[in-house]
Amino acid sequence: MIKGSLVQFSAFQDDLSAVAQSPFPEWLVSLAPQLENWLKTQQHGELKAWLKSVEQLPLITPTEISLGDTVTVTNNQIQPGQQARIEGLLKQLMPWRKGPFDLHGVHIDTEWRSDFKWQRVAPHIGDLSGQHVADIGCGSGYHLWRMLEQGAEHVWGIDPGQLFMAQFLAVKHFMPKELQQRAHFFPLGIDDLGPLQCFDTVFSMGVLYHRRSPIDFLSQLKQLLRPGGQLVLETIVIEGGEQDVLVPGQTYGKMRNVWFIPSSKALMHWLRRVGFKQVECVDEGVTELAEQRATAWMEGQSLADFLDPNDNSRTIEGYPAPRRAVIIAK
Ligand SMILES: Nc1ncnc2c1ncn2[C@@H]1O[C@H](C[S@+](CC[C@H]([NH3+])C(=O)[O-])CC(=O)[O-])[C@@H](O)[C@H]1O
Repeated sequence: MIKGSLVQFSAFQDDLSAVAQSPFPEWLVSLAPQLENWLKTQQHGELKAWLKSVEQLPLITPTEISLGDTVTVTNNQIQPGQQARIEGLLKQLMPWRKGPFDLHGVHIDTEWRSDFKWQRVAPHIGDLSGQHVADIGCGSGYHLWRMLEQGAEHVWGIDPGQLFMAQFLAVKHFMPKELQQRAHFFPLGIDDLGPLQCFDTVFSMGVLYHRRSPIDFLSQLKQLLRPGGQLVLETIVIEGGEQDVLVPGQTYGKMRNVWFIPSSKALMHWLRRVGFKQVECVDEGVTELAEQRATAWMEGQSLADFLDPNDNSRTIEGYPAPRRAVIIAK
């Protein structure tokens, strides 16, 4: 049990209160013991150090906020010394994969230009005003802030990645209270969520190919939605028809945990099979090198290293290079 971190995790208290006041307070029955168990047993060896960095971030009242392509918090009186301190602490949370963020002039140039994905998704999701929105596999929570920009009332990020949680908390730390109260992150996986049937919109982007049992995963996502709710699914696809799916060998683009890569037509077929209606593929295209690349904030390998150096239309293993589809379903 990590004592110091409990201060940080008083943050869960606010999130649990938000659940209590939401239209779905019954979620507390499973959620509260899960988080308690997580606090006792499941902490990553480096979590304490990550949370310490978050705790040491200076408290600065923002004078300007943008939840646009670069999620930005500014105070026009910021001192260079404070900036250097913020940068040093945020660098302790590397690698930063999902963003970009600009926190008091510290520009976090993340591996992924997650704003590119949002630009493909946002025109198709309708108005999120007043909605409770879940993001399953939310990473650092970059898209949670964009969902708030689209008017969501509360956003609920679910991701077992503990470094991602620390990054989310670092960004949240700088946000005004009014936004802090509406943005939540629970360090859980999809299997920890029962058939809550409560969210107006459920996003799951970049997760399906990591699931061993994709049809069960789609069913789980469906059971998170209230009747008539909307699913926004984004994943890697191959070209092909309703019965085409790639199950790669040990790795796909050097990723070890990739299981099923269907065509968008196959995926739409699966969605209809588990009971979704009005299934529509609203975007599909190859992932460009400009969207996923190494930066000063993620110095490891990235997309260029995962592709065949002589033929960028193939992964290093000879599979079709990643193309991604966005599918909306009711
Ligand atoms: N069982 C699980 N339950 C929930 N999340 C999980 C699980 N297993 C892994 N994840 C999480 O799913 C996210 C996938 S990344 C997409 C991020 C963002 N959505 C994006 O679209 O940029 C894409 C990638 O890594 O290939 C990671 O944050 C995992 O921790």
